[in-house]
Amino acid sequence: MSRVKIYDTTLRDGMQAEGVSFSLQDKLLIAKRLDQLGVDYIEGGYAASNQKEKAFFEKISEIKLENSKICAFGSTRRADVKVEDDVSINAILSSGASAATIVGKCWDMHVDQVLRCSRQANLDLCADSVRYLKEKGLEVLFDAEHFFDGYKNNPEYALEVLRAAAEAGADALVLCETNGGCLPEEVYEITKTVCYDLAGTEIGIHTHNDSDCAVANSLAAVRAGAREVQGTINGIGERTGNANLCSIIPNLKFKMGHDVLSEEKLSKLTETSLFVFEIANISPVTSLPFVGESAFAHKAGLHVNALRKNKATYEHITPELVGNSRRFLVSELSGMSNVLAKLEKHGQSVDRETAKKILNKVQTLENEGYQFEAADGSFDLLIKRIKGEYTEAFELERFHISVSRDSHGDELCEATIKLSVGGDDEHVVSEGDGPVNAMDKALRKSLERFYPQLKDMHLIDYKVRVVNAKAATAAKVRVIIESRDLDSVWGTVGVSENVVNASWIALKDSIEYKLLKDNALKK
Ligand SMILES: CC(=O)SCCNC(=O)CCNC(=O)[C@H](O)C(C)(C)COP(=O)(O)OP(=O)(O)OC[C@H]1O[C@@H](n2cnc3c(N)ncnc32)[C@H](O)[C@@H]1OP(=O)(O)O
Ligand SMILES: CC(=O)C(=O)O
Repeated sequence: MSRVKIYDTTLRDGMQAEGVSFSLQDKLLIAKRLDQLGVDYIEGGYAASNQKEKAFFEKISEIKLENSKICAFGSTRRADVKVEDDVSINAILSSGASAATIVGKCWDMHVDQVLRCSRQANLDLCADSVRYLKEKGLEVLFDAEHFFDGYKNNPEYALEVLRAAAEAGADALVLCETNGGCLPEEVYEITKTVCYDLAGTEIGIHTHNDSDCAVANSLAAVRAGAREVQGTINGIGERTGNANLCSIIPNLKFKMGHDVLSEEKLSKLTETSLFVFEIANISPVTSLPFVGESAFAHKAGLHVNALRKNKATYEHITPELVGNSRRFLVSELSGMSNVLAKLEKHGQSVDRETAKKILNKVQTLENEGYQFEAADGSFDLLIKRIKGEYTEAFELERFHISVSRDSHGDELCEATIKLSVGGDDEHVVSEGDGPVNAMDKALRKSLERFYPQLKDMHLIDYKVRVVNAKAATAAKVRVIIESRDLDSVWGTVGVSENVVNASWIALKDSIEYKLLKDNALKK
């Protein structure tokens, strides 16, 4: 089982993704998470780029990392500048990082047209830059930019660049699939040739996802002998992104048998993925392999039936290995097994007759436009209601919403709610930023006297979908609300021809569910 080092570039290449900009604090938080995950290297940023990158290296040097080494990134020296005077090289040295990653040109077309220097001059500047940083005591990784395209165009020159870096003392040569256009067979063959030609020097791989092959290309390179893999959490990066470490790491470990992170560390993978999505302000991609919310979500009746007999029937690995969990979805595609499996997961059991009633109810409601996949809260309430185990938390007498706009464009949304809890009446009015917000505020205000724990709860997402668009004005809307409190997140759903009514149904369920789960319902 050979060791493969994991090199994370979320803080450098990940920052090159459209729409992503980490603050200094974000970068420090992510670096700490990556260290806890146990990656071997954390590329902190392009040292010469801006003050934030500079500050990152200062601050991170004050933090003791347990597992990872910080790398400062930069380019080889400029063609017309001496290495000791080069801004990029000096920024790496000033960063205080003990490892440097420098990107150098391997594609003759880039040397001719971008650097606009002679090919010999490029070989010299690559060698000078590596040698100088080595003399200063740094570990040096040479990122061979466009190596594969360069090799395809002029193999001898691309290899000459690698040899120049290796002879100057580079600790690793990282073959970069910069434009992301290669296929796994090409990456395999070319990496194999390099591993043979430069035997004795560590070879790494860095791929981009423009052909949707970044993960496959990284694995192909490892199969051909690469022993260091660069990538980012969730695959964020320039253009279509970088190779996704959340897929590469478990594939290396569980499918290819390499020594990467320990099993205990790998179980932090899903939480690390969610953390990076959160900090990057990107909605989590639920379909991501291994770490996505849907990665182990089972919907089809036949699948769930088989899974209850043996998990391997529809799962390639056990979800807990990567810190994820299995979910059973209940929908119009369900059989009875979905209902039974979901209940078992929630520690509940019902007889087959009740399961049949639940399934029939779910199918009827889904025909009307409901969807319970993202609405676990509403699903749990539905079960309790069918089993007759549920007392509603309050009785609504009436609500009224008004929205007005004056000649200056100023808007006012107001909600009035009249309800009773155990015979005790409450009548309140609240303003809000919109009708749903006003309704939410009024509902809480009227209930907090009876249920103080509602203060801990808030809405985190609100989605509206038209569910039968063909019915023109009679179309229904489905509202899904996501709510959270101090220790959990839950979804609820409402459907109506009227968006305010649909919101009310979802909102009411979100509050009922909070009280149900806290066992706080007034009898
Ligand atoms: C493949 C990759 O993703 S590598 C990482 C790329 N990341 C980034 O570019 C993000 C950070 N970059 C920056 O902040 C800025 O581009 C800086 C500070 C690095 C440079 O800014 P500027 O000095 O204004 O230069 P600018 O970005 O316009 O152009 C880059 C220069 O570097 C040169 N260059 C490009 N690659 C290399 C290389 N490997 N070695 C030496 N010089 C290089 C280019 O030829 C160009 O020089 P020119 O102005 O003589 O044409
Ligand atoms: C270095 C790098 O990010 C690349 O070549 O894609």
